[in-house]
Amino acid sequence: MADTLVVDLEKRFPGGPTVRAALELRATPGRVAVLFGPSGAGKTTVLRCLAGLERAERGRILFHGEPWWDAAARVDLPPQRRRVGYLFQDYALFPHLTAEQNVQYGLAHLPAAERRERSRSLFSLLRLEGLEGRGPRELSGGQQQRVALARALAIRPRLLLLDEPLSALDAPSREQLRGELRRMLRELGVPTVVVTHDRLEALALGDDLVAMEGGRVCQVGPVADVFNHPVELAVARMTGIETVLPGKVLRREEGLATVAVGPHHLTALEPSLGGDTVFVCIRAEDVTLGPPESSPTSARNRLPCTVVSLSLEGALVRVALDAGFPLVARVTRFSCEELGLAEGKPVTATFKAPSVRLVPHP
Ligand SMILES: Nc1ncnc2c1ncn2[C@@H]1O[C@H](COP(=O)(O)OP(=O)(O)OP(=O)(O)O)[C@@H](O)[C@H]1O
Repeated sequence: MADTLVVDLEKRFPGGPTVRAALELRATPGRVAVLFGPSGAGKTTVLRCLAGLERAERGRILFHGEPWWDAAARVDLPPQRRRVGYLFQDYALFPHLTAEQNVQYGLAHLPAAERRERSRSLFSLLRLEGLEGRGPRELSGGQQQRVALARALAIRPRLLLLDEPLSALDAPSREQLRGELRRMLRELGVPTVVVTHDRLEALALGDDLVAMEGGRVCQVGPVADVFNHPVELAVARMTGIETVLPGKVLRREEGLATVAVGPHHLTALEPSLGGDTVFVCIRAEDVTLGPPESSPTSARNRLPCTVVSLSLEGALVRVALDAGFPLVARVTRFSCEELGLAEGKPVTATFKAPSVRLVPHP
């Protein structure tokens, strides 16, 4: 309770969708939770409710045991009493104010000397020295992002809320700043909730992940757990699992399940699922390719395939395969050349039982 952020809310948009979110997150210094999901999932609505910028109809929000909002008890702390730092998607810097004035904007209640001291230490922490007198238009995208972050931090927030913090940047800056933002968030020691629809950003920034779709929370857990063990089809898709196929569980024994997929029987770790109709999810990086085998083999999850297409992805190559069902592998350029992969060539695809994830077929 002491270190948690408890959210249980239902927000109805008149003539629109209803956003429902019930979750409990650890909100310890430097810990980052990511609200992740496609457009329209309800991520920003939850973030705005946390900030007190939006009100839901039913539910409550507790931060470190303190009620920030409780519809039944008629508790509704205004944003300034919640003391949250909010970073808007487009940074929303005041164009007529300098970087320093932007950072000091929420500090009017403090003596001038203290205002100056706070902004000075934030300019140094976020490596913005020398840019104090510049207007937002005289700053690069990355510098604007850091000024906006400094402004959100100037009030010494108890909770930091970042809405798509890197989306206003071009792709190369986004890539560079992803790691930098993660480092800054760790150093700042403020619990943070980040909204993103970007998979790499979720992986790079988050400790915990809240997977959302269509106004509901699908799964909550440590980032790696949610990416590796999606509990439903929507999460498998949004976490980018390349191969998702319908299958039928034929047998369960000794912790393993045998699943019929197309013409093959695959072996998966037995999940605690009730039904036999499942989706089989296989990540491309878990599929290993080797030369075709001359004689048929009975080894587990070793399938004769034909290469359908190859596409370059930086240092890696995405290989679309026909295994009697569509299967995707991702290999290094080196192994692609070594195996002489080309369209129409036969190969053997191998993957281990723990790489075959089963999620219930609704
Ligand atoms: N003021 C509003 N009036 C009516 N519907 C709204 C309003 N604000 C949001 N919605 C709807 O609520 C749903 C959730 O919106 P929200 O902005 O929270 O999604 P999101 O996951 O943040 O999406 P995005 O990544 O596109 O910003 C969407 O279907 C949206 O159209």
